[in-house]
Amino acid sequence: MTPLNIPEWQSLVRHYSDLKFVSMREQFALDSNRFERFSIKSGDLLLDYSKNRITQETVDKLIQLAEAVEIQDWIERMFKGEAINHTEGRAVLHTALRNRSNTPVMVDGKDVMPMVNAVLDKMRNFCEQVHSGTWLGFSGKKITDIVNIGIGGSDLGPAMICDALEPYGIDGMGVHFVSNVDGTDLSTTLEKLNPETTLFVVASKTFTTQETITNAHSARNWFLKQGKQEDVAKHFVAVSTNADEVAKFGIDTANMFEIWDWVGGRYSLWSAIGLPIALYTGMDNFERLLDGGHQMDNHFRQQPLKENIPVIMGMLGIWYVNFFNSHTQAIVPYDHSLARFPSHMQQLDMESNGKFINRSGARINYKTGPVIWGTPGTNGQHAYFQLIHQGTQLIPVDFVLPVNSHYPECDHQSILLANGLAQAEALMKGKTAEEVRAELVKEGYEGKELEALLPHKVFPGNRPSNVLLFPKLTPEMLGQLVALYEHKVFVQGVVWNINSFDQWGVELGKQLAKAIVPELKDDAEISAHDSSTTHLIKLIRELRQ
Ligand SMILES: O=P(O)(O)OC[C@H]1O[C@H](O)[C@H](O)[C@@H](O)[C@@H]1O
Repeated sequence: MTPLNIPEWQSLVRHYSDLKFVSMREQFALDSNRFERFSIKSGDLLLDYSKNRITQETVDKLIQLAEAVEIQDWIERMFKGEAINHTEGRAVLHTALRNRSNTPVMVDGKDVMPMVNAVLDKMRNFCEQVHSGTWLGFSGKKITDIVNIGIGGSDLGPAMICDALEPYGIDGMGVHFVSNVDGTDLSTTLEKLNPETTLFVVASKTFTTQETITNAHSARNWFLKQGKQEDVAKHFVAVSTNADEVAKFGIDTANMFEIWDWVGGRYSLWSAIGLPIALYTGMDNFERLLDGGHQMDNHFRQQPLKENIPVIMGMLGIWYVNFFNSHTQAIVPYDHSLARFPSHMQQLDMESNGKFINRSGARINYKTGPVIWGTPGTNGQHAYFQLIHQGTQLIPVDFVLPVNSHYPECDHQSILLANGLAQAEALMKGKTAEEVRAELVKEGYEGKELEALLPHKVFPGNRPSNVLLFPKLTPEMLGQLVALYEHKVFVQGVVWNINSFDQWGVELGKQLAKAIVPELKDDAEISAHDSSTTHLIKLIRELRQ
């Protein structure tokens, strides 16, 4: 099935031709209710999507397309534990991890909720022991630092959440994330730490990931310079599906927190992969995060499509990627503590929807997932916003705006918020040649000088953005936000008819790296590579000290 043949898609193609030159500025002037018409609230979270290249007809047609691809059916199939990740034969149940209503969720005839709850209890118990000092390091000292060793989904999500929830951090507890196999990452982290008071969480769904296992071995060697072999159990715990590999590494499986194959790596922060979050901020805050995720799940499952935030955001993304031919999507949080939010979203979106094969295995002849990127505002404004305002590409932007800061004592928040709002306004409105001319005349320009400068100061405007506004970045709100983007990505995957839950595209590089590692040693035989790779291997051998 290609979506291009769906009548609702074709109707959007025609609608796009009618609409592509319509200006948002005019639309705002014509319709004083545009904000009310194109905004949705879910609890404390507001999506303002009025600054998009849409009319009511566009939204109606996008929703008709969502209906035509049976989005509501797909939503139910996911929540009910059907094996919709068909290339791996797995259910997709990150929603069960935050199913705070505790209703049964069946996988292969078995309710997974008792397992989910048992691991949550184990996490709570462990956190309480660490926080109260019942769990001590080998020399009898309290644990002061958690080092999470993991990569991809076993790193980005928990690292982003710990940064974002820094105001909720428990006094005297530090958290660190080591992901890169570049020894710099581990070494620069460990040089600040004391093995007597450091607890390592080795987080790997498969427990076979080269980078994580390499870092975990080196961390253990570092630990054993002071601790003894029998002390390892007090300083290393694991999060994994793979008890055999955990035991092989030397971690007592009693200190393993289980996850399951129906939790995708990039969707796993809600599982025991979130253990560093719970250790850093306390289990109550971790559960508040789950509550927020669950609220968004209920919204996604229950709200009509037109009032459904993930559906609307997902369909707007389709509108820009497939009709306006935009290649990227910026996510710009106006909250410094969300600095890693775009990176997590990058993995979530690009690993999910970066696919060129549809669910039936056929090659796709339309565009799928865009490049996701961004950094916190206001920094981005002084770097790449030039291109968003005046470049030749259409780049939709999501502005993520918490109204109140956790650091109100420094009165910066009004400036921060004003900048976020101003960027969205400027992108929408632009500045016409007439407006620029009037400004230049006022500034005393005239004649040739004025004419030469004028075109450079024009802003075309009509550039789309969403605003996500909420009172404060609490654990619940963060849970809502992350779940919102997860569901947005899912909606788009359904429309594109792809499996958003596998990631075969990461395998080839891993395979080839395994072959190259031994070849970097002097005198080792170099297998058949292309001449570029062979020469680079030889050169590395020569240059290596
Ligand atoms: O948790 P792990 O099994 O170590 O996997 C870590 C990461 O590596 C893989 O390459 C996948 O692309 C990611 O989705 C995953 O999160």
